[in-house]
Amino acid sequence: MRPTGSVQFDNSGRVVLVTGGAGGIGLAICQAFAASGATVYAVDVAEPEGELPAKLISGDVSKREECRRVIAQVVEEAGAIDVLVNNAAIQPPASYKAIDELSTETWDKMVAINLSGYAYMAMETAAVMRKQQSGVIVNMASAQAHRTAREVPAYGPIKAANVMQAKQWGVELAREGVRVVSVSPGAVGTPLLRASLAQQGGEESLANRHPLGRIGEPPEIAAAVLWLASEGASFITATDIEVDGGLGAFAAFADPFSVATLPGKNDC
Ligand SMILES: NC(=O)C1=CN([C@@H]2O[C@H](COP(=O)(O)OP(=O)(O)OC[C@H]3O[C@@H](n4cnc5c(N)ncnc54)[C@H](O)[C@@H]3O)[C@@H](O)[C@H]2O)C=CC1
Ligand SMILES: O=C(O)c1cccc(O)c1O
Repeated sequence: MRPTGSVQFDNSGRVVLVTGGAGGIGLAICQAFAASGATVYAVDVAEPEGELPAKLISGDVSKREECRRVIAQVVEEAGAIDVLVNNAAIQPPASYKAIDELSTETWDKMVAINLSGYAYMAMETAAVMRKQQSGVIVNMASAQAHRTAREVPAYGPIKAANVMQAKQWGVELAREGVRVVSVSPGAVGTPLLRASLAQQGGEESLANRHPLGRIGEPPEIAAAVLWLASEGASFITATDIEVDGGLGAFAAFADPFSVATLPGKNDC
């Protein structure tokens, strides 16, 4: 059976907005919130990859005016925004380069979507949440925010900035009833990951680098987001939660280019 990270939450009456909600981890987050009773909106540049139990608003988070339009539409229709999940990000094959080979275009595009996109959505949403005196913002970061990987000169540093955004905004909004956290997944089976499997040494090698011996499933990341957005996490703000199958605890001592150093896999 595929792991689901399944837990019961009650999100009835809550309004949730997920960027990049049409596919991958974002789609799983939409599905989990909807299954627990929330009214869910997804913002995406693409059409849904699977059944989307959310209202899709077409929009590009790298454009401030589009973020403003999206937030205005959700508030107009649903009357509130209880949870924002900043999740839309790209990791194009052209970003797997040595730092001196990375193009200006790739760098600028990743900053625009992966960094400015999170900021614009938070800028627009924080105003709504401040008025409500309640809300939760979750930034989808990455295990690569915390430690290096091979040839990710833009993705990793920008992911680290997503973690710091959550810390900074979480402290600033703490007395406004608004919590802000980041989540740092290990490798998760999504279109984004599949597009970079060749650059990452293939799925088996990637799975073996996680102490649990496999990559994660999108619902397992969604489960962490639902918990962080719940009252069960009411004392958690301005921090990061790693949901990574043990990758972060293990990688520092491993040879990142070999599976031979894994526990139980070493002949010595
Ligand atoms: N898949 C993985 O192994 C990991 C993913 N993450 C992070 O999780 C998040 C989701 O990643 P995946 O689901 O794997 O990616 P994905 O590529 O499967 O899905 C991303 C979604 O964002 C949308 N999107 C892209 N640019 C957009 C824009 N400008 N405006 C609005 N929507 C846009 C895409 O159309 C797509 O539906 C990202 O922040 C990624 O960095 C973090 C750690 C591991
Ligand atoms: O894409 C990622 O963020 C990622 C995170 C941890 C491990 C990986 O292999 C990844 O591709």
